[in-house]
Amino acid sequence: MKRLAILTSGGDCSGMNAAIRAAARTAIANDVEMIGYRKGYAGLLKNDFIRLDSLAVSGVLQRGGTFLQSARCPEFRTEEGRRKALDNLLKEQVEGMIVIGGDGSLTGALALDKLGFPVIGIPGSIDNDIPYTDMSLGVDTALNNILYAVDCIKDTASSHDRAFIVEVMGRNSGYLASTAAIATGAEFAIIPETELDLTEMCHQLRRRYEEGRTNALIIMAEGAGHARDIAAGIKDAIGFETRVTVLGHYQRGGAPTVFDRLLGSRFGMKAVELLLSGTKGVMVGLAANALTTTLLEMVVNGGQKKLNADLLQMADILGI
Ligand SMILES: Nc1ncnc2c1ncn2[C@@H]1O[C@H](COP(=O)(O)OP(=O)(O)OP(=O)(O)O)[C@@H](O)[C@H]1O
Ligand SMILES: O=P(O)(O)OC[C@H]1O[C@](O)(CO)[C@@H](O)[C@@H]1O
Ligand SMILES: [Mg+2]
Repeated sequence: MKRLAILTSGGDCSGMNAAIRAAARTAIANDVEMIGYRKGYAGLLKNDFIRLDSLAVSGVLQRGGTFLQSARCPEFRTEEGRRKALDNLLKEQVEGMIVIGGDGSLTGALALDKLGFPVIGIPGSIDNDIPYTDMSLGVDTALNNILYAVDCIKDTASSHDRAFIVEVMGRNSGYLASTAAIATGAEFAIIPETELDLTEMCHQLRRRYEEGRTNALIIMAEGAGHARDIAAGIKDAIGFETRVTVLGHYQRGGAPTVFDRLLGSRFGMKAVELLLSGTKGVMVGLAANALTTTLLEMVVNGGQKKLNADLLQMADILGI
């Protein structure tokens, strides 16, 4: 192989730069040129790319987001759009492509694979909703962001005898909310995977209030509804004065943690090694700290990633 390409697609996340850098440098070490398409599939459709020599990827490891930029590209969802993408790849004599992104981006990668073009997927999404990998890029950094914010909020909660409902991202997944609840010592996690018994939650919070506890924390996944609606529903029942904080896009950015730098570097290197060895149509993943490969077909059609039942039980027990 002489020329490979890489792009980042969907919501940006920390660790994408580490993966691009590792992929570029692994290619260079094998005398292969790497190009990077700007703004995901949108750049591929416009043939907008840069050459990723060693200098082009220096100084990016410690930066959040993606220096290649990212986008959501409706045109790539069409057959015509994907044909155009394939034409551009062939015209530029690209022989293999690495797609870093979430479940949607990997669905796009599978569609490209089905057109006969060699593709490797790298899971990158703070939502951690991609099956066949314990962790996706950006999850660990996002969790650390959430922890910092919630620890700050806890100070105000305890200074003012308040309950706080903190809404976190995750789309349809409660991973960020349930994991952050354990790590911040929150009383409750409200997640889409489990039905909320509002009366029971209010009862328990009231009991805490009457026992003399001075504050309470509830972490709520965006996929489970709106924190403001829950706050309105509990305000007269629990005793505590209640406030809402929606963390929003603050969660997605920032310097990647050690975990995300390492994971991005491992994923990026492995993706190039796979392409050079003739493997295609797979996603790299992490299981029990070892790198894995899974057919994109299985990833895309694998259904919703399940939350670890032990973690959910732990969140329940420790929150009492
Ligand atoms: N079914 C599909 N077929 C082809 N391309 C798709 C498909 N679904 C998504 N894509 C492409 O992937 C892009 C990103 O998808 P999406 O917006 O779902 O984000 P994602 O990759 O899941 O990342 P995140 O959820 O972390 O933001 C879409 O804008 C589109 O270009
Ligand atoms: O950045 P946008 O397009 O507003 O998308 C926000 C969504 O993207 C994510 O940050 C990543 O999928 C979700 O958690 C969130 O719902
Ligand atoms: Mg997604």
